[in-house]
Amino acid sequence: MGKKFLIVCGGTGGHLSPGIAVAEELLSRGHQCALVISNKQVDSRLVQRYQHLDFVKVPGVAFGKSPAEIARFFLGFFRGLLAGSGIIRREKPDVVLAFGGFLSLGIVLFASLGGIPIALHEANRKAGRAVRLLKRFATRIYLPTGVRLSRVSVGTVRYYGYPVRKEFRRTPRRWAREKLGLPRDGFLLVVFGGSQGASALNGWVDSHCKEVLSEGMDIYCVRGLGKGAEGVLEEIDSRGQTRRYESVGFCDSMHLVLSAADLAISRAGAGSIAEMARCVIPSVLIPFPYASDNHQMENARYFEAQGGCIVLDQAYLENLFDEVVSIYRNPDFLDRMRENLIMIEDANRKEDLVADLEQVAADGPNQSWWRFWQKKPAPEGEAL
Ligand SMILES: CC(=O)N[C@H]1[C@@H](OP(=O)(O)OP(=O)(O)OC[C@H]2O[C@@H](n3ccc(=O)[nH]c3=O)[C@H](O)[C@@H]2O)O[C@H](CO)[C@@H](O)[C@@H]1O
Repeated sequence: MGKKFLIVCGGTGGHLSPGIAVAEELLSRGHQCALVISNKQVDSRLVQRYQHLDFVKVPGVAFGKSPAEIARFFLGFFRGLLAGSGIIRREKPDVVLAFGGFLSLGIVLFASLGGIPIALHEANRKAGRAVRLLKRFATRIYLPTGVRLSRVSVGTVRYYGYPVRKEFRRTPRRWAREKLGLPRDGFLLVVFGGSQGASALNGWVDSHCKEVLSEGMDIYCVRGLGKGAEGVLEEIDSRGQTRRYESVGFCDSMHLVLSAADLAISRAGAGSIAEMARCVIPSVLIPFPYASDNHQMENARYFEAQGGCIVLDQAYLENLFDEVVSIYRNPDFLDRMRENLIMIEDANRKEDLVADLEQVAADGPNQSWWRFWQKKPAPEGEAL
């Protein structure tokens, strides 16, 4: 019989995308899902493509350091707790799966009080605040390969990687380019900065696009919502060929953009990394230097050690052009990176994660909490 899953995945594309990936897989296996997202513009924009899924918006504010931010966070937390209690009562899920972030806190606390099994997913190679806080309530914790979390029993942890949405797959480059209206031939450099865009990368493209075009590469840049002008620029390269630079805001078809690319320049969000591995796209990663606990640098260094990318610290952005040109001129190096990416991709096993979630649902409520919540006495000889 189908089960009901509540997936808490809003706040950023890096949480929402794997939530959508898991929801679609669960639906295809006959289960029901509701996805909790935030009021942020990026959430509303990303879900437009997935009207067949059931999204529920709840308020919430990310944690900050200034007194005003902390006050706003707690206000948002209590509003989120209230909204979360309503959602849990209405949806009556068999399992809550949370992808971390500020939205998870209230809902997970409330659900675990009701004995509902909790599964947490951490995408990054340094666990975020929400997962560290909530780990003690979890029946299951999904971590990236080799990442450890202190004071968590080994039996709770599974390593299934990052669930990638089903439209991301190895697609013929020319087909993807045709769909995007891009030239079918030639070397395409794709630049993007995760779900919110990256001003530093946009700035680099703005100041270097003519040099890159002149080298013989085309450019496709996904700037992020409200992060600069969209449009097309054409230039003649050093061999007399027309080269094209296209710039867009938010993109609903990142699977096509990645499939169309020869090389990507990106931040080091866990989702972007998993999607580049799935589409077999070599990259130069410039980790966001202010990410909490510098987790993007950890993500990027691990990926680089596996041979999937080159890492460049943002402090050395002036070297990026030379780096890109030297990769462009070295097709053997690109081929080696592609071979590595095919092997790396094996770590992302969405189907195994979903099968495990089904098991968590089949095991039923957390007995001690459940009885406590329902005020039922424990069977004789069993302490609560
Ligand atoms: C600044 C910051 O802290 N960012 C974090 C955030 O990243 P962020 O939200 O940027 O997430 P990722 O890079 O992990 O993934 C971005 C997701 O948004 C999608 N997308 C992006 C742009 C676009 O125009 N259209 C679109 O659909 C991508 O296909 C991808 O699925 O969550 C990730 C997962 O916890 C973390 O690893 C990142 O460090």
